[in-house]
Amino acid sequence: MNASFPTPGADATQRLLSHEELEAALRDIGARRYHNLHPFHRLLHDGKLSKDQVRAWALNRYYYQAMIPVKDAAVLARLPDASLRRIWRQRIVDHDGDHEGDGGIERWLKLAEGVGFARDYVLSTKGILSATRFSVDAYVHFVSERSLLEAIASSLTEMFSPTIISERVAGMLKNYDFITKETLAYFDKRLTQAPRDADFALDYVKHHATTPELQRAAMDALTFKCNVLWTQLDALYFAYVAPGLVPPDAWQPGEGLA
Ligand SMILES: O=C(O)c1cc(C(=O)O)c2c(n1)C(=O)C(=O)c1cc(C(=O)O)[nH]c1-2
Repeated sequence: MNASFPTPGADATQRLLSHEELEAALRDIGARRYHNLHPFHRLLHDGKLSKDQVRAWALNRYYYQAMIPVKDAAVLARLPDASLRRIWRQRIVDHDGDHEGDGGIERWLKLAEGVGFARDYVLSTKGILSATRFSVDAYVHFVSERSLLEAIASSLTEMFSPTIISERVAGMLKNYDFITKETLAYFDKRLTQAPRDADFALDYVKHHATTPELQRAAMDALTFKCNVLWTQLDALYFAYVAPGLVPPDAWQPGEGLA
């Protein structure tokens, strides 16, 4: 057990939880730690950010998008049978697409271009915050190094993403005149992809976390992942909202635009 990911309510691991109790415990982690609660997201959705601050979000989050299929390829490589791989490989297709110009990464590039960036600048990732890179890379390392159960459990933040995505799309369309439905097209597909992926992962976790210790490991993995998401927003807030200290070499407003 890794002591660096403590989860409140540790007494819940004294006995084996039923599937329903385990699901409730996992949802409770999201209710307390998911990134919908972060002040940066509140500002983003409520129309309180400047165009440059929205640009900083789009630019940094590109790295998360670009690394998700790398993360999923690491999980895929560890899955022991074809029936599981057949299901998991769909995640890679969703992000990489089946051909040039298709898939979630491409749709995120459209979002970044929609707020003014030059495509090549976004692709280069040279303007992203180090904290973005470190957090996302930590997620890739986590799924490569921890147990398969922990790797799959760490994707369970997707149980909570449809709510924040709906809120974000509605809020951004209403509050920013530079945001259009086309710019946010990335999120349309996530509303069906995320529940499908989360249902599979939740079912896997319920059936493979067969001891109190394994259930605790799954909960800790979800907590870790919430922290991966939260840390990225902390870094954005510090650099581009308050106190507004942009680290050397990170994107400065005006750079990388088309
Ligand atoms: O917009 C969001 O708030 C949000 C959150 C998450 C998440 O909870 O990890 C994902 C996504 N979006 C997303 O678009 C996505 O492709 C995705 C993949 C994963 C994952 O862990 O495998 N999470 C998420």
